[in-house]
Parts: sequence; C-alpha cells; structure tokens
Amino acid sequence: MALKVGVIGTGMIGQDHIRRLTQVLSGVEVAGVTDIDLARAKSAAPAGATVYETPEALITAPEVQAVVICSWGPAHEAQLLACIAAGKPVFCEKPMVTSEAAALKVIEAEVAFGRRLVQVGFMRRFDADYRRLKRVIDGGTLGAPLMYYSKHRNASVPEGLYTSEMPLNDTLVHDADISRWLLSDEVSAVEVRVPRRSTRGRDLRDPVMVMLHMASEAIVDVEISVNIGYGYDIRGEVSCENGIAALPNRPAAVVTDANGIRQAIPEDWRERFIEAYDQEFREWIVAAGAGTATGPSAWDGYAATLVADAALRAVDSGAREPVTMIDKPALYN
Ligand SMILES: NC(=O)C1=CN([C@@H]2O[C@H](COP(=O)(O)OP(=O)(O)OC[C@H]3O[C@@H](n4cnc5c(N)ncnc54)[C@H](O)[C@@H]3O)[C@@H](O)[C@H]2O)C=CC1
Ligand SMILES: O=C1[C@@H](O)[C@H](O)[C@@H](O)[C@H](O)[C@H]1O
Repeated sequence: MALKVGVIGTGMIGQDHIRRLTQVLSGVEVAGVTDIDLARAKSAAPAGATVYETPEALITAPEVQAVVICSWGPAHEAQLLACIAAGKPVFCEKPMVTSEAAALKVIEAEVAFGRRLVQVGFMRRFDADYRRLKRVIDGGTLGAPLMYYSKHRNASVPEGLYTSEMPLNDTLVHDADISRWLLSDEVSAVEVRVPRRSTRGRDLRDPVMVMLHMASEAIVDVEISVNIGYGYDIRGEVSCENGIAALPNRPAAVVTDANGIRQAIPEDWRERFIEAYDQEFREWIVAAGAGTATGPSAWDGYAATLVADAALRAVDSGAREPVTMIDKPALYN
C-alpha cells in the first residue's frame, strides 16, 4: 500500500518534490499539502490531495502517515517538533533548523521518542558522484584525507528573500555536511574571509571563503558564490596522502561550433541533483514506510547548524571560532 504523505511548503522545492513523489517515484502518494500562502498550496496540490489550512492540521491528520517539510528554515523547528510529538516520520529540507537551541530541542524530542523519525535533506549524500568519491576515500588506498576543497556556486539567488547571512546559514550547510560525511570527521573550528564583493550580488555579502578545521586536523576550503551568473557549479576534490580524488565533470553533450568546444552547465540545484533527490526520497519512502528514518539525521542537522553559527560568529570576529558538540546520543550511532 502506498505511503500517504503530507507536504508543508509548496514553493520551489516543495513543488519539485511533489512532482517527484507523484510522477517519478512509486510506493507513495501525496495525500495533503499546506502553505502559509493557501492559494499556492491549492495550485500545487495534486488531484485528490487535501489542502490543509495549517501545518498542525496536516501533521495530526490521521490519513497523513509521514510528512515532508519544505517551508523556510526558521519554520522547521515547530513543524519538526509537532511531527515527533505525533510519532510521524518526517523528511525536513535543510537547514534542519536555524539555531543551536532549536537543534538541541529536536534531538531531545527524538531521543525521548526513542526511535529515529527525522531525515534531513542533505541530498549530496545520495548523489552517485559523491558516493563514488566516498567509496574511494573509505577504500583507503589514497591514505588519509588531508585537505578538501568544496566549491559551491549558484547562478543567482532570489532577490529580497536571500540575505547576507544565508551563504553561511543556508548554503554552507551542504558543504559542512558533505565534508563531515566524506572525511568521516567532525568540524572543530571555522574561519571566514570575505573578499571583494561581486557587483552581481547587489548588497549581498558574496562571495565568501570559509575554512573548516576538522577534528583530525584536515582542512576544508569552501568557496561560496551565490550570483556567479553562468550556472550551478558544484566541485569537490579531496587531497590525500597518496593521491587525489575529485568529483567528475557532469556528463553533457560536447557541443562544437563557431564559439568553440563546450559542455552545458546545470542551471540550478534542481537540474544538478535531480537523481540525488530521487534517490534520497526512494530511501526515505522505504524507511518512513517502516515508521522510522535513515540517512542524514537530526544529529547531522545539529552539526551543520553549529558550523553555520560558528561561521556567522567568525564573520564578525575575524577569528577562528570553535565548534563544540554535546556527546552523541546512542540513537545516532
Ligand atoms: N536541498 C536543496 O538543495 C534545497 C533545499 N532548499 C530548502 O528548502 C526550503 C524551502 O526553500 P524554497 O522552496 O527554495 O523556498 P520558497 O520560498 O520557494 O518556498 C517556501 C514555501 O514555504 C512556505 N512557508 C514558509 N513558512 C511557512 C510556514 N510556517 N508554514 C507553511 N508554509 C510556509 C512559503 O509560503 C513558500 O511557499 C528551505 O529550507 C531551503 O533551504 C531549497 C532549495 C534547494
Ligand atoms: O539548498 C539549496 C538552496 O536552498 C541554497 O540557497 C543554494 O545555495 C544551494 O546550492 C541549494 O542546494
């Protein structure tokens, strides 16, 4: 029987996830949707889905077996806590929450519930290229990872909605998570440098360079540009003791004409990570159907939140800001 899910937030990614849940994946049905903009929820609702007036009504509805949260970051805390209180598996888009205190509340509630319910939307972990990269590093033939660079370039971000904090508390969380996962390490401190601003970014603090100091003393260099113009360009290279492992260029037709020989670049995250999002939901549907969650956890969401908080402090202080985690609850081992 299909898993009946409710989707909260029917903006850009909410609509894309509704498309994959209704048109791409099997074993799942979108039974309900909601958004603070009810007109948007109505127009995004697939045939037969109920439009709920509030997230609370959707979360507690008996026909909704599992929830997908695609609202804005600051709304996630209350919605996650309501899902845990209702004992429903929940997929929550990144950032899991936007403060350390909120992350601790989610962890505390899930630990008290006694079973994993939360999966956070760190889709890079489901991308075939990143998975191959991790297999090589874990295989050990290259030796210990010493440095990793993570380049994160967005063609543009929505004017007005995307603020100067967001390269650090909305975009960087992907690089923080993938660094922890690829290197099997934790971030122990963060530094940020702000170069000359791009005139394409209006008043935004863009680009930013972030250095993640890992517990192993490996160093990750993250470069974020959110108004690069030419496309969505994600790169990564791990430098190890005996060699280097890098993400490949994306497969694309090689076009030759009077302008030269070239390959197209994805327009945005929807195109670059389309298969990763599909796979992330395939795995979520199986776990949620069994009443639990696998994949990136509330612990991973907490770790990324701490990195974002430290990065925001580091912009102001110019110093190396420490990241201190609580002891890991057994639920996340
Ligand atoms: N994993 C990924 O690659 C991506 C993740 N995201 C994340 O997904 C979330 C949504 O992003 P977008 O779709 O780009 O934003 P968006 O602004 O296009 O859509 C967000 C929707 O949530 C609704 N909303 C906001 N607060 C709400 C609340 N309290 N209750 C109900 N609805 C509420 C808004 O009205 C809007 O329709 C963000 O957390 C963002 O960081 C976004 C893009 C890519
Ligand atoms: O999560 C995402 C967006 O919310 C964020 O704004 C972008 O910078 C990221 O590249 C994208 O993957």
